[in-house]
Amino acid sequence: MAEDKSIYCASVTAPVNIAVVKYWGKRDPKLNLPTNSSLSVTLSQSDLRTHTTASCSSTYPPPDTLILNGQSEELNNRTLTCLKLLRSMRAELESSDATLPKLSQHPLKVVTANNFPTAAGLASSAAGFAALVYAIAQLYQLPHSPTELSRIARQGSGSACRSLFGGYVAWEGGEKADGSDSLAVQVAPPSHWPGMRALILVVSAAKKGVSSTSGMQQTCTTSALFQHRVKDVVPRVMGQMKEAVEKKDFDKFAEITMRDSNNFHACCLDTTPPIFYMNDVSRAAVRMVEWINEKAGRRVAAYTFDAGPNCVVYYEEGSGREVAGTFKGLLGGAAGWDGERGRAVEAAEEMAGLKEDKALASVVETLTAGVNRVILTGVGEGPMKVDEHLVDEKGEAVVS
Ligand SMILES: Nc1ncnc2c1ncn2[C@@H]1O[C@H](COP(=O)(O)OP(=O)(O)OP(=O)(O)O)[C@@H](O)[C@H]1O
Ligand SMILES: C[C@@](O)(CCOP(=O)(O)OP(=O)(O)O)CC(=O)O
Repeated sequence: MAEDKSIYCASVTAPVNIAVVKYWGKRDPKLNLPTNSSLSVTLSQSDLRTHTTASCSSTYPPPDTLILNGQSEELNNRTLTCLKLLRSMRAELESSDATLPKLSQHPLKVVTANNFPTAAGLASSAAGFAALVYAIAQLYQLPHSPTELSRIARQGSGSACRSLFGGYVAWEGGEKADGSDSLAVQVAPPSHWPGMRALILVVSAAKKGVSSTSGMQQTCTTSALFQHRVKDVVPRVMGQMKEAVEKKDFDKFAEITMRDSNNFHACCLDTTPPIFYMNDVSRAAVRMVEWINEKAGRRVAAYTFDAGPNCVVYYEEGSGREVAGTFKGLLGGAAGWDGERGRAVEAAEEMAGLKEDKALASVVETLTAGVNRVILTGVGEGPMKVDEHLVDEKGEAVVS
């Protein structure tokens, strides 16, 4: 039989997710099993997305390759693990159906691009690994569900397992030593609570100092406060957060989100040596959100911070004027308001009364000087298959 020289390709886009109950800590670093469950909101791919093409062909020279944002990347152990697991799933299909092309034997070429800064605390690893796993699963025509694929994405980057779903997503930490029960599940689709919005205040788009992977290990081994988080705090709030999502109870959602972010950053501070992800600008954003909630007389906004200084503010569409409007009134000069979502936000002049609030003068000054870009987005769908390939018919990477 003639050798199959076809170029096989599948392309997908995958979303970022931002946790409201944070994953921090590994009970098994090798299998990337977490010390606690977590819960996140998947953000819309209209605004933030990874686009990935997985391709394979007998004509590609080995080994497997990855091109990220136009640059050739060395395949790290996490990526190699994902490729190995997916390839063995394909090999199993091929062994049960002899008519299938032997794609598992071809070198893989993965070409990917993020439309936002990489490794800057904007969850690029989450979108990146979800896209990689989903794209290869499409290429290999694997029949596995997103939950089954989440087991693989988790081994690329823990938070990536949650990006295999849209809407409101839990990563159930599981208890088994082999990790078979450490999986992502959808708590609710985006359509359940479609009015959820997120305003990201980009404080720094630079690469961060302490990576999540090493930071969480330091916390695990040195912080006593962290033991309390894992044993008492997270198990309690996971149930409460699921209930808040089910009931679309923004007040409860906001309370838990802010408390959990603070508890996570307190654990970082309790680490030896201490880890500081939030900075003065982040703290000014916290003060601003507190101010907005106080003025509104209820919680209309919730801040949360990952392993970096950027602030994500969740709010409901109906509170857009009070929340996004107030920030636009203050930060109108920052980049990012010119998109469709940003133009629709009306700067809330009356809230600008805060400019006369002397106690807040330094908060306003720090924020306006420190936030150079905003991203407006909302809850969105999980990974999707797309027709636009980043590899051409000759198997060459297309640089966009
Ligand atoms: N599109 C992608 N495809 C494959 N891997 C990616 C992709 N984007 C990012 N990554 C991987 O993720 C790494 C960045 O992860 P890191 O955790 O340092 O930052 P982050 O995910 O942007 O921030 P955080 O996890 O704190 O939100 C990159 O160095 C790369 O290895
Ligand atoms: C603060 C977080 O964003 C931490 C994310 O950690 P990663 O998923 O990046 O860690 P690794 O599993 O080591 O790749 C909280 C969260 O997303 O839940």
